[in-house]
Amino acid sequence: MSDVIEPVSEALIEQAKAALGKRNLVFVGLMGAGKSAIGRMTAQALGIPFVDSDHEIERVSRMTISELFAAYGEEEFRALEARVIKRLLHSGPRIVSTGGGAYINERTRKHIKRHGLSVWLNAELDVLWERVNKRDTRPLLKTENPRQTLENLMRARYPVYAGADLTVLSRDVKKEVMVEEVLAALATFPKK
Ligand SMILES: Nc1ncnc2c1ncn2[C@@H]1O[C@H](COP(=O)(O)OP(=O)(O)O)[C@@H](O)[C@H]1O
Ligand SMILES: O=C(O)C1=C[C@@H](OP(=O)(O)O)[C@@H](O)[C@H](O)C1
Ligand SMILES: [Mg+2]
Repeated sequence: MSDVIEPVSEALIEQAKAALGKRNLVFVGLMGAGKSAIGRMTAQALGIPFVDSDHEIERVSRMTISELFAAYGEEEFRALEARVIKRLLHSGPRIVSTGGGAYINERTRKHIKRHGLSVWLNAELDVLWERVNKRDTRPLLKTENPRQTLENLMRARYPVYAGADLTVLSRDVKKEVMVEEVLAALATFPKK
């Protein structure tokens, strides 16, 4: 039995790059969907810059996401997130992984539409839960019943994420497989 992952073909990389053009590819979806991890690997495969909006927010504020929520609350965090993402989208092509709530903000969604292609990493609750319950870095899940909170967020947010340009099902397969599926979805998207 072989567990070797074939490298992504040059042809697929070139097709995906051509489809993206000067636009940004913006990863959206719920916590644990793999936006940060798959976004970074997709950028490596394409050889274009990567940025994670949460990481950038932490860099400019010199605070962690949890500290920001605790000190200023979610509303202030959203305002900062919207400003940071607007700036990040200004020079493409780039891969931008957003935090799960970013695409839900109408202004941010409009910026993403204008400057990029969005890809929703859609995932089932069990998949997300398995991944997020291992870490306590997500302030929205510091509730009495975090699994229920995640489910509530799914109900509220999935209809919005569904408006993304591309959708890829995030599941328990090797991350390289996810990257390949993202590139394949991108490659079929009409050029600008
Ligand atoms: N396809 C995958 N298979 C297994 N683990 C994954 C996969 N995609 C992401 N992960 C892991 O799940 C966790 C959450 O991923 P992350 O990229 O931080 O998600 P997000 O940024 O969407 O919240 C990380 O530990 C990551 O390595
Ligand atoms: O869903 C959300 O509202 C959030 C998701 C987090 O990012 P990830 O989706 O990368 O975990 C982070 O931005 C913050 O904790 C809020
Ligand atoms: Mg993330």
